[in-house]
Amino acid sequence: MEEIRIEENGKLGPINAALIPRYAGAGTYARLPRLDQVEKADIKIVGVPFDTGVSYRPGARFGSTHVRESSRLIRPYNPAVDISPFALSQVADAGDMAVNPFNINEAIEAIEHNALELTEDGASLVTIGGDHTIALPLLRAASQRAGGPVALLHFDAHLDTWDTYFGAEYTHGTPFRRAVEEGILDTEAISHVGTRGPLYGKKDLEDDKRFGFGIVTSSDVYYQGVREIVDKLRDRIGNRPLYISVDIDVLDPAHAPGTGTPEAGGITSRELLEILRGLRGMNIVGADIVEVAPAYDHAEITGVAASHVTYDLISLISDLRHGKGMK
Ligand SMILES: N=C(N)NCCCC(=O)O
Ligand SMILES: [Zn+2]
Ligand SMILES: [Zn+2]
Repeated sequence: MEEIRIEENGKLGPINAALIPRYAGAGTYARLPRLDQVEKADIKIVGVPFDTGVSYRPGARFGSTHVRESSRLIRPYNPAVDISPFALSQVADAGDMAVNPFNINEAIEAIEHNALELTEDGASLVTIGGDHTIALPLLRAASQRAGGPVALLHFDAHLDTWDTYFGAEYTHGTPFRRAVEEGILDTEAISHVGTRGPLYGKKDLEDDKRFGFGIVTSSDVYYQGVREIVDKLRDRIGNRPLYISVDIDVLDPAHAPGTGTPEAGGITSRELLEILRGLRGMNIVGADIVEVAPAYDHAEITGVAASHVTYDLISLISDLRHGKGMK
């Protein structure tokens, strides 16, 4: 099958859905070109099929493929922010990292190494799939590239600042505690958004606060609304290099059933997308979308949500790199 692509502004875009049905052919994210099909990519999408760090339902290793499959309907113009992200910047799918499913330490090292390699040419990295363990090596790479600690916006039902599980330090419930310990986060500007649900004890919150985290709970989003929250986050973070980590379980299980540790009372996909759009112009240096576990998904509900979150993140980064970067 000959690929017929949309080309705009000298950028190779998605396969043209008016000429080749969008359900045909092998899936890349948004039917964008593979990395080897472009000369240079400004933004690279990469999958991390890894879920050895999970504490409950497994399956996020299949998340990368599922997000790609659920992204076939994405169109090239994003009216919510008036941006054609694939025409402003060259965006390409870098495929999946090959990571060891039997050795977490080795996997973490490989992810860091791969992320550094993919960003060596100055490209921005957006990661799809995997469990939340992978945020640690991705943050290590991001802070190395930024030349120091980075700010963090962490969208999640969970704090993920717990200490250990079964004595294990590197799990999907612990990446941000490790990141604080390693000094790769700018603790003046780190915040969870969307947290809720039962904890092990009050100490979880005390520890989290001691590490420097601000918290915008799921209830805060409900009572305060998107605008007020966006303003607060922008104030707190300013122009610092900012990494955004989105655990899809930040969404209510009604909006994202396909995930490993679901919690009732979450935000809607509209709220999440609106908060992200409010971050326009901020100095985003990398992002991940994790914890998509397709075995528990129905009708691609979770996959579609994750693929649209990815699209809005790409829109922000593309705008930042080549657009007006305006709020
Ligand atoms: N979904 C993420 N990242 N973390 C959940 C950890 C839940 C727990 O077992 O306590
Ligand atoms: Zn979570
Ligand atoms: Zn998480």
